[in-house]
Amino acid sequence: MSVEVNALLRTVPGAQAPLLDNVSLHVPDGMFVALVGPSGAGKTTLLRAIAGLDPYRAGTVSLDGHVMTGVQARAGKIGFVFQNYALFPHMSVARNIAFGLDVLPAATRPPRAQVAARVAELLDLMQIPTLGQAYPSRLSGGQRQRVALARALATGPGVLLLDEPFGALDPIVRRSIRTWLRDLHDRLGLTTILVTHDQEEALEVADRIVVMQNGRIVQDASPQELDCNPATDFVMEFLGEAVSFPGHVQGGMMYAQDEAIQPFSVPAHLADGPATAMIRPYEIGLVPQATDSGPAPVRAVPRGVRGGYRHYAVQVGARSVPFFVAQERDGLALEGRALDISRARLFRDGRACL
Ligand SMILES: Nc1ncnc2c1ncn2[C@@H]1O[C@H](COP(=O)(O)OP(=O)(O)OP(=O)(O)O)[C@@H](O)[C@H]1O
Repeated sequence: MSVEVNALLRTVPGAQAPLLDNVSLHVPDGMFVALVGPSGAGKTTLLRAIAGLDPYRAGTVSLDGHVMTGVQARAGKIGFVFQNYALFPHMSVARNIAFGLDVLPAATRPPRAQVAARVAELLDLMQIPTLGQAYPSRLSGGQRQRVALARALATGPGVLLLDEPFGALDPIVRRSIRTWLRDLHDRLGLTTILVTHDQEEALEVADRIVVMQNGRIVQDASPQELDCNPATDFVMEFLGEAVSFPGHVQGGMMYAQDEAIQPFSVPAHLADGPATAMIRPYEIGLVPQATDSGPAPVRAVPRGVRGGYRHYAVQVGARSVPFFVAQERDGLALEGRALDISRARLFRDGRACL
């Protein structure tokens, strides 16, 4: 089921700026989208608007091309899992899952046997087949999350909206449950929108990442495109550790302010003027030591090993620049004439120089 958000505007009395400011988003059928952005960017507000839980002043939300008018119109089509997934503590897992079906109007409610069969099917799908009679207090965080998902899926929705559903889980469970979720999404042919604070999670599970800031969408792109071509310096920094080098472009070359940075060529059409080069620590290199005398050599000081990378720090002027090298690239020279930052992205007034 496709989701189309068109020019959504949500305002609340007393707020200086709209909570959603002309937000448009198209999620084709079967796509997995991650919604990311700093706290207060409007991610939950957007998700709730799509679900029809909050009013909006202007704009539309359509499912499969049909404009949705209220929460009733969306009933059964959208499954929603909130951050603080509250299972009903006095109900068994099976009854929690059946809840979405039990509350349907009598005319559309399936017969009891059919509900029981659906619950058994969902328990299997969630890989918790024996937990139907258990009570929520007995379950681990990961198991509770699966029950919450099963409950959201009970009516067979085409769209799944997930608001930070793994927030409370420890990192190992979180990692395994997100791969499982992606698999579930594919198998059920769902259209999923996931709000997450974990950039790594977003990059790993989503087909597309939507970055929000101040109630607006600042970039909507594939993980690869976002990584290669962040639209703004904010997106670059938001998606992972980045180091900035202010400087200027002149005659198709970028010159950083610091002389320990090797000047590098930029697309010829880039106009001369100030610019900032931003680069990830694992993209920084060292220019081999030349025999002639030049600026004092730079030296990488080891800072340990993390996540398959050897971490170093290089003193550049008054600051220490982080510098990572993949562990398999052992034997790398740790002293050089300058830092090679030619893989940096360039920004001018905060926007990418294309
Ligand atoms: N009903 C409301 N009335 C007034 N302000 C609201 C209301 N709901 C949300 N806000 C404000 O709107 C902004 C966006 O909130 P929202 O919860 O959507 O952000 P978010 O991106 O999901 O943040 P987080 O990552 O912290 O969950 C915040 O500044 C919040 O305080």
